[in-house]
Amino acid sequence: MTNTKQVCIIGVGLIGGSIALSIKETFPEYEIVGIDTDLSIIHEAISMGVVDWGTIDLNQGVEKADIIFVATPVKATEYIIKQLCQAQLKPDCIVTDVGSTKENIYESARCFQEKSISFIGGHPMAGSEKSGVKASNRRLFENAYYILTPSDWTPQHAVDVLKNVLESTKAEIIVMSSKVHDEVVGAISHLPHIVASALVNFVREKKDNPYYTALAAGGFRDITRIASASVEMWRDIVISNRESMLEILTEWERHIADIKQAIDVNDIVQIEQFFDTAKNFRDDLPIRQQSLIHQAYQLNVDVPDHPGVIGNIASVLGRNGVNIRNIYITHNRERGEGAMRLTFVSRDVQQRAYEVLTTAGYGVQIED
Ligand SMILES: NC(=O)C1=CN([C@@H]2O[C@H](COP(=O)(O)OP(=O)(O)OC[C@H]3O[C@@H](n4cnc5c(N)ncnc54)[C@H](O)[C@@H]3O)[C@@H](O)[C@H]2O)C=CC1
Ligand SMILES: O=C(O)C(=O)Cc1ccc(O)cc1
Repeated sequence: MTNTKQVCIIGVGLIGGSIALSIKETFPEYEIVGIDTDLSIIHEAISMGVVDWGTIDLNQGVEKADIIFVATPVKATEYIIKQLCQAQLKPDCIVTDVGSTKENIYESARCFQEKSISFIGGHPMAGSEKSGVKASNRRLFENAYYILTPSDWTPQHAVDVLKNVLESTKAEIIVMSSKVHDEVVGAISHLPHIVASALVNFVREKKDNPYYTALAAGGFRDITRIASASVEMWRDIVISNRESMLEILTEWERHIADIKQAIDVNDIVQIEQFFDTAKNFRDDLPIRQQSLIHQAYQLNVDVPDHPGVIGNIASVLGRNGVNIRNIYITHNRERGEGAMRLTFVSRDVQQRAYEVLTTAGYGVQIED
């Protein structure tokens, strides 16, 4: 990796910013250029050290780039790729993207073929419900899969150059076709987003009865976290992955219809089989070590229902030099005790917090 010197990020948000930070850490000599439609985002990215400089002028930003990452919502990515086909790029420039769908982007990138510009589709399989450059993190992709879908006119050495740069993300790089990508990711990522949002909308319709909102604050909140993600991003994803999503949703309807039918006719065997099949498969899913930013060292603390308890827990930890990374109320009971989930940066801090809180008389459980 000797001749890649300038990396251009179009769309300096959560994913573009995180890739820029990973690359900068491993290759500090590289110049990182940011392009966005919003100048204040460029200024923010420069002040955070995410990019060296930036512009809102696409042509100016890409003219000296060795690698271009398009990191915008997928409909904008299609449009930008078409603009890049008309732009003046270096002859050996590699263009890649980070979009959650791949077939649509591959189609719009065909125009690179006649210009002999290498195009390699990409999709880091990690992220969050947050967006924007402020949320970017150099460790976001650690231990995650990073899927590449190279176009058939792209030479292998260009794929190797990109892989080399992406090693800075510490993700595991895998190659597949864009068609397979859209089918698989449609099922394991896009469908869950639709289901999470449908669940939230379902409960929202019942919000006139305050019990729904109150009781939805616990486990329901956890399983619907992803429904808080960017609306623009998910609108574009389901529009772009239309074919796969229609097939997947038809299959999904069959699963719902089957369990509905079993409940209707009181088919205990089928109901049991439904849960048993899911449990066995879920329990056997491989566990991938998460990146440090996703790793949570947690304690559940029983919170007696009297005033000042939450403040007291925070201050007893603070007095003992224990930093809390996150506080989350896990049960919102009407009466009696609630529970609080505390997150810490490391196993050591978690252990220290456990000692401090049990000594102070709180009921504490370690979450593994
Ligand atoms: N958020 C996530 O967890 C993941 C997202 N992705 C994909 O990454 C892409 C980016 O997502 P995020 O970083 O989350 O979004 P984001 O909203 O954090 O960042 C997108 C950035 O693109 C800029 N932008 C929008 N249109 C533009 C245009 N025409 N020209 C230049 N800049 C433009 C926005 O101003 C913003 O700064 C999407 O295609 C998404 O499907 C992939 C993996 C995970
Ligand atoms: O927040 C989460 O858990 C996500 O699912 C993030 C995510 C969003 C979109 C992707 O294409 C890949 C990962």
